[in-house]
Amino acid sequence: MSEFSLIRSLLKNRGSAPPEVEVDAGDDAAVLKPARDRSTVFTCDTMVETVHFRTGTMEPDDIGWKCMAANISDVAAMGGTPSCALVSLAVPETWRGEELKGLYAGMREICRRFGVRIVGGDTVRSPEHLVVTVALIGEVEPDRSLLRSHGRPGDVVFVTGELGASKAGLHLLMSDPHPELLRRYPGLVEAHRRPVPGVEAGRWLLGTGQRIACDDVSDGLAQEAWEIAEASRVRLVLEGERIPISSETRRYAEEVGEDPLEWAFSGGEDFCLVGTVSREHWPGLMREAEDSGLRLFPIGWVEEGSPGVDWIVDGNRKERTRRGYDHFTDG
Ligand SMILES: Nc1ncnc2c1ncn2[C@@H]1O[C@H](COP(=O)(O)OP(=O)(O)OP(=O)(O)O)[C@@H](O)[C@H]1O
Ligand SMILES: Cc1ncc(C[n+]2csc(CCOP(=O)(O)O)c2C)c(N)n1
Ligand SMILES: [Mg+2]
Ligand SMILES: [Mg+2]
Ligand SMILES: [Mg+2]
Repeated sequence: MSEFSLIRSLLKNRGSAPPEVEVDAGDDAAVLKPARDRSTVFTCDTMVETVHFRTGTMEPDDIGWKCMAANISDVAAMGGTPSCALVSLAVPETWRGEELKGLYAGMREICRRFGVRIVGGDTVRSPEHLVVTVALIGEVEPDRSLLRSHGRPGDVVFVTGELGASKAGLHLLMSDPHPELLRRYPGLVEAHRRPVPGVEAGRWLLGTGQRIACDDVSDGLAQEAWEIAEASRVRLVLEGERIPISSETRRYAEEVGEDPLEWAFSGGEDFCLVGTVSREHWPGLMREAEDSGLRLFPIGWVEEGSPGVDWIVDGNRKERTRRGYDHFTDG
């Protein structure tokens, strides 16, 4: 298939463009009409074969879903709503035709779910591995984004979902698993392949009008907590026993002799949100969240002190290293 027929086939089935798209894919660049009274959120993230996925860990449609999900998650962490995306593909000879259509099917699926329109991209040859980059635009109420720098001493630290399942799923998928094992842990495989970004949670948090610090968990809870600590110039104290970990993650970790808490702290790719909010507003916030069908788990508090993260495990408080996923020291 030629480059141009490939692009045409990838751009099919997107439905009609929403009104903010003045010029859609097909010209030299897309042209967007910004909504009145909205600021633009703008982000990009890349996934690279062998670094973010292998043939054994992800199907083509999962790769499309997850690369878009990682971007939507960053918009969610700002409290925004995603709108339009550009998709860049660097394609090796081993990845043509049907597989790329599969990748786009996964992208279309998550785009439909979150109201995202693909308005263009780029397609080039890659010497060896598949590289997928998404650039995503979203919108947010001006001056109301949920910033990493919003943490203050006395705040409660919370997360919006369970942690460690994606890492458990990766561990399972990398072990050349028997199909029976895969059937016993469907939630772990799903968490790794099809993470659901917390747009609803981010929008809800912004809508409370409170001062809320926020980050999404891509590199692991410890790393993201460090990001908030440094941006806010505070110390975060996290309580190991309060970190929400699913029973499936715990069961699998026990079966393979690993520590689920370590997965929760440093595994990454959970794509839920971690945030802080004042202790005074916490009880009301948690109650209202529950009424809205959103789960907020308190996992610690914020103190004055040198920027960093402590964790309490088995009653002992220690400094927690960043040890999340680092592209230049992991792998
Ligand atoms: N090559 C780069 N050039 C310019 N800015 C960058 C570059 N890489 C990262 N940044 C910026 O640095 C900040 C932190 O980036 P980082 O990618 O760590 O955050 P993230 O996207 O939330 O995390 P992750 O990529 O692990 O999902 C962001 O504001 C990002 O835009
Ligand atoms: C085959 C394979 N090996 C390792 C991993 C784990 N992994 C890769 S990148 C990353 C952090 C988030 O990426 P980024 O910082 O680029 O957003 C993590 C946890 C994986 N998913 N697949
Ligand atoms: Mg990034
Ligand atoms: Mg982020
Ligand atoms: Mg990262």
